[in-house]
Amino acid sequence: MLQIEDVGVRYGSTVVLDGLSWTVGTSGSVVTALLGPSGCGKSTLIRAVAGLEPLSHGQIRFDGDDLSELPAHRRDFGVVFQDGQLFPGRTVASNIAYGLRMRRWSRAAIRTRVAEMLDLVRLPDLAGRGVDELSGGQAQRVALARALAPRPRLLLLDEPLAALDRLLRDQLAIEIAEIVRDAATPTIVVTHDHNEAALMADTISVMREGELVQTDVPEHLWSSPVDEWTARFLGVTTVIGAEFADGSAQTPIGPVGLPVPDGPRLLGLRPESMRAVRAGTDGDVVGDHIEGDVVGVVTAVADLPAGRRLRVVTDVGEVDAVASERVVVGDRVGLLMVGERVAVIGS
Ligand SMILES: Nc1ncnc2c1ncn2[C@@H]1O[C@H](COP(=O)(O)OP(=O)(O)OP(=O)(O)O)[C@@H](O)[C@H]1O
Repeated sequence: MLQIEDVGVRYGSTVVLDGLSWTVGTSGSVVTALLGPSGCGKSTLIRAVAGLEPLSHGQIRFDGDDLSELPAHRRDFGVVFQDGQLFPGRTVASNIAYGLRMRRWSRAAIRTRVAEMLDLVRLPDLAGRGVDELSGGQAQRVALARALAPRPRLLLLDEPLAALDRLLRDQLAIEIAEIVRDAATPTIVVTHDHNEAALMADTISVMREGELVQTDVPEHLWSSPVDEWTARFLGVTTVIGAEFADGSAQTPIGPVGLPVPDGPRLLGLRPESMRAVRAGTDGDVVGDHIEGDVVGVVTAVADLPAGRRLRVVTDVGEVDAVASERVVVGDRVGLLMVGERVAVIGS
């Protein structure tokens, strides 16, 4: 278990982290994502954990050991950066063997471990390939194999997929998570992409301007972001107030039912929180119309792989929504709120 207590890191006079505390690896969590926007200090924190940035104050412990005096190479942590940083001009096997040679493993043990690692990262036939001849995805898998080979007690992945194209990123995100779970290696992955965090991690910590604002399982993070900034960072596009009584509320954009205590709540809407249904010419919504629904005019339509997304102007402002029917710009639609896709902020 990694315990970070009251840690500070600065670059010259620029304070990036100040009094940050974080515990990673409790309650059986194997992969933890550190999620935050560019420049919030994620890499700085990971580099401090790895021993690559000095602390101005505070303490980092792993399984009770104080790491303060331990240089990076003696922490037994594996690190993979965005661009893998493989040693050029060498083979895949030579790269994977690097940490093992440093630790003076025997030749036979190195050979066995390299083969195991190549199987683990699903590149069994590439031992002799020069690393300069690898695709981006292959190179990142070799970097992962190199980091895992010496059996690190913690693996730190800093934006390991950022240099890859979208399709490969999603595939490799799932694969890497499987690989580190197979290896049972506690892992922290840094990312600014909440989908990537959800594909890989069982726990997500959200960082904003050098502070951790929420640590949660993905499902709860999406449904109950701690504040409006976090909600918007996690994909909420509209925030509305609602007064709940007996599990339901009448909001400016229609009624909603949610299992929340009575009283005022802030609700966060993502496009999938609102379902648009075509309205008749007289304004009535065709189909499963619910009294009190809001009607609006479609101002933009995008057919995304996950479904049709709309922007709708209503009397109470612009709202994003999804639709299964064919609609075009200028159509009138009714909006139905999908309770289970609505976030309750700060609950
Ligand atoms: N070596 C450095 N010297 C001075 N300032 C730095 C240095 N490295 C980072 N910073 C600054 O520290 C802040 C945090 O940077 P950091 O790289 O940790 O953020 P990040 O969340 O990892 O961002 P990104 O996702 O863009 O990599 C930024 O304002 C950055 O400009």
